[in-house]
Amino acid sequence: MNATERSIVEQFPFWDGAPEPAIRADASKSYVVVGCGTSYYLAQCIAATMNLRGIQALAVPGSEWTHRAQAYVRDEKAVTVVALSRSGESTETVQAAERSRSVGIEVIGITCDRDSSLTRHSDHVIFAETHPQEGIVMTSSASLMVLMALRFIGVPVGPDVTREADRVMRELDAAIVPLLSGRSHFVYLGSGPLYGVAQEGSLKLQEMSLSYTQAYHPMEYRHGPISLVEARTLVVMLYSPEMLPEETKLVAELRAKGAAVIGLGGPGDLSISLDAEEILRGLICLPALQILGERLAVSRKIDSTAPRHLTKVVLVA
Ligand SMILES: O=P(O)(O)OC[C@H]1O[C@](O)(CO)[C@@H](O)[C@@H]1O
Repeated sequence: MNATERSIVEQFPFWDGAPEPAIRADASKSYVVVGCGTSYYLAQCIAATMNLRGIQALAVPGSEWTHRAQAYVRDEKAVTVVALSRSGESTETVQAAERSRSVGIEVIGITCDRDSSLTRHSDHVIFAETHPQEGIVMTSSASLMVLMALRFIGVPVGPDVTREADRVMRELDAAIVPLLSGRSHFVYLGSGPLYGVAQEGSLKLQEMSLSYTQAYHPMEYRHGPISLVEARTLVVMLYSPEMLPEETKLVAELRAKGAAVIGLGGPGDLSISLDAEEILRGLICLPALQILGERLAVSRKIDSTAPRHLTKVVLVA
C-alpha cells in the first residue's frame, strides 16, 4: 500500500479524534469562505451547507478575494472570512487572510497545520491532526476540513458518520476496478453542497491519474457537455436525497449513450446507498472519491505519491 492509499483508508480514526471547534458560526453574520484548489472546492461545499443552515455564505478563491473582493460582495468589511488550508501556506489563501485582517475583517482559519502563516493571520483557528503519511495529493486533510467546518456550522458529526463514510468507500473499492477498464473521460455531477464535492472528485482524479475530468451541476450537463459522452465515459453521480426525476432521467440518458454511471445515493451501473441527509453526503462521499482516483492511477501505472507538476504547497513566487 503506498502512502496515498494509506492516508485514504486509514483516515477514519483521525475523524473520530478531531476535537470540537471552540467557535461556532453565527447566523447574524455573513461569511466568505476562501481557499485554493481542493480547499476552494471544499469551500464551495461548506458555503452551500451554511446557506442551507440559514447562515449566509459565499465561496471565493483566495486570489479573487485578495484582488477582486468588490466583484463578490457589496461591503467586504461586513463579512467574516473563513480560510481553509491544509498547509496554511498556499500563497493566495495566506494573502486573503492577511489582507482581510489588515482592513479589520475577522478571519477564522480551518487547517491541519497548527503553526503556519495562516494561523498567524487568523483571529481563531480550528485545527485537527491529519494522517502523518498524507502526501502531495490532499486526502485525509480534505475530509477533516469539511468535518471541522460542519461542526463549526453546528452540524453534529459523530462516529455514525465515520462508519458510513468507511462503508461507502469500501463498497466502491470492492466494485470499481472492472468499471474503470477502457474509460478515458470522467464526469462528476452534483448539486447544492454536492457540486463542490463533484469538483473535488474531478480534481482528485485529474491529479492522481493525469486524466481529463469535468464537473457540472447535473442538469447543466445536458446543455453542451453531453456531446462528449460515449462508451469511454465514466460518470460519478452524487445524488441528493430528493433524487429529482429529471436527474434520474439524465442518468438513464447517459447510460443509453454508452456511459457507465457510479450512482452514489441512487441508480447507476454501480449503485451505492447513502444513509445520510444532504449536508452530510459530501463528507461521506469524499473517501470514496479519493480511492477512485487512487485505483485509476494504479490501473494506469501512475504513482499518485508524485503527481506531475504539483507540490504539497503551491506558492506564488
Ligand atoms: O489546502 P492548501 O494547503 O492551501 O493547499 C491547497 C492545494 O492542495 C492541492 O490539492 C494540492 O494537492 C492543490 O489543489 C492546492 O494547491
